[in-house]
Amino acid sequence: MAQYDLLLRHGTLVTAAGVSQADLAIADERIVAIASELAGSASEEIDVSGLHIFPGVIDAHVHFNEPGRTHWEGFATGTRALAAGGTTAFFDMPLNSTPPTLDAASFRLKQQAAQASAYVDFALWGGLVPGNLDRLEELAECGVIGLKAFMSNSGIDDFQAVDDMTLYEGMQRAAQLGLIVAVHAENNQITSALARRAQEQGRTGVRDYLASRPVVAELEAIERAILFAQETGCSLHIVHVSSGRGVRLVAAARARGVDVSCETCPHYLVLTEDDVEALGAVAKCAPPIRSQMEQEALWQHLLSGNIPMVASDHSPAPADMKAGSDFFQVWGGISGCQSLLQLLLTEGHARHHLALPLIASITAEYVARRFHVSPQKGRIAPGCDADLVLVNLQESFSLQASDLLYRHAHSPYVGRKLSGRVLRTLVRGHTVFLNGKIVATPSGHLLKAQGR
Ligand SMILES: NC(=O)N[C@H]1NC(=O)NC1=O
Ligand SMILES: [Zn+2]
Ligand SMILES: [Zn+2]
Repeated sequence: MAQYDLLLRHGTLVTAAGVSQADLAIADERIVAIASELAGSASEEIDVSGLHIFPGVIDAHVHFNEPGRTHWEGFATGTRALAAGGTTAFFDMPLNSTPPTLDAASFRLKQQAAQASAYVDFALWGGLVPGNLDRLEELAECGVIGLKAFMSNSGIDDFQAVDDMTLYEGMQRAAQLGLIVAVHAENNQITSALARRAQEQGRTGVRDYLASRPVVAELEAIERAILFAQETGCSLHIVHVSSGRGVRLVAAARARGVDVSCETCPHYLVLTEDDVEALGAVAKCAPPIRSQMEQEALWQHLLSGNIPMVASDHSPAPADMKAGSDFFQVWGGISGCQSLLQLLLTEGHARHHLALPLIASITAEYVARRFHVSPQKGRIAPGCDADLVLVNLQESFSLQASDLLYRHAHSPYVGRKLSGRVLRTLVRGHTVFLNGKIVATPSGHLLKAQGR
């Protein structure tokens, strides 16, 4: 008779392929059996009738800022929030930590920090900046998930934007090394000049900031990055696309054979310019939140599959950096990593008829595949890591600042009614979050990109 560690009985399993009722058994950190009535016994057996079991979310885009800016976030606080939101793995961006992840030595420092404190599994992005072309090979050897470049000012002095030559040559090298390049795509000349002009004229309000980063700046940068990727044969990922036309450029390039993908973020799907005006600094980001029309275009692209994944771009800062009357001076970055799945369930599933299997793909399965994480990640199937999130879709609640487990408990979603309560989050079979509390010790594993 089979002996399991954990048996989840009568759950509703959500995979990219569909929704089904089944028992699910876990042993040695893996899913080992899925069937309608599993025989056997387990150390722990739970009846999860009425609950949905999703693959644990893989958030491909967060800034946890450790080492060096742990007072902004840190792996312990950041990953507690992830677990509470149903996220079981994340990819940490190379900037906002000090040092930024630009070579093997800084990779090791960050790896050690994450291994000591992360409650969920992680991968690390390396940076592509002017001057580190000769470090890309060692970053590849370390196992970075990809290389991240900024095409506009990053807001962080020790992480410079790429010039065209660095991006072009970086992509050539990345192609040789089998690494994907991700870009923050905004035209630096347009955004910098418009920002400078507005500030010189003392126009420093919310609308002035939004107007300083027009959609055309995003479109131009996306096109340029796609052209370089096409010429170099490099795999390309456009992070946080904020406009429908930006997604269309990516979809068109993919259709003609360019290896390019994109993500959007919950804030572009849920907030509009009017919300930024009402909420203020807590909703400041770059590219900025757009119009209602743009938001609807993003939903249509998400529903049609043109946007294959969603990531949080959690970019936190202490409260005093999110205050002040000059909107250009306020930190640009939204804290939202805890709410990713619940926003997709609320605004996506309930309001836009986003199918649950598509949510499983957008948040987990596609992400693991696109970034060549282990085939054991991102899926609910025998042999896969037991990275799971149990959700009660019937339950809704109003998000309170006191619910937030990351370091600085601000969010543009406080007060918003969210449906789908995360009851339990398992990382490789270990329950990390249960009924509102973190119940484990940090034991996150490093994930590496596995050959392209
Ligand atoms: N440095 C940093 O985190 N920047 C991020 N914040 C934001 O709003 N957009 C970004 O790229
Ligand atoms: Zn960015
Ligand atoms: Zn970011």
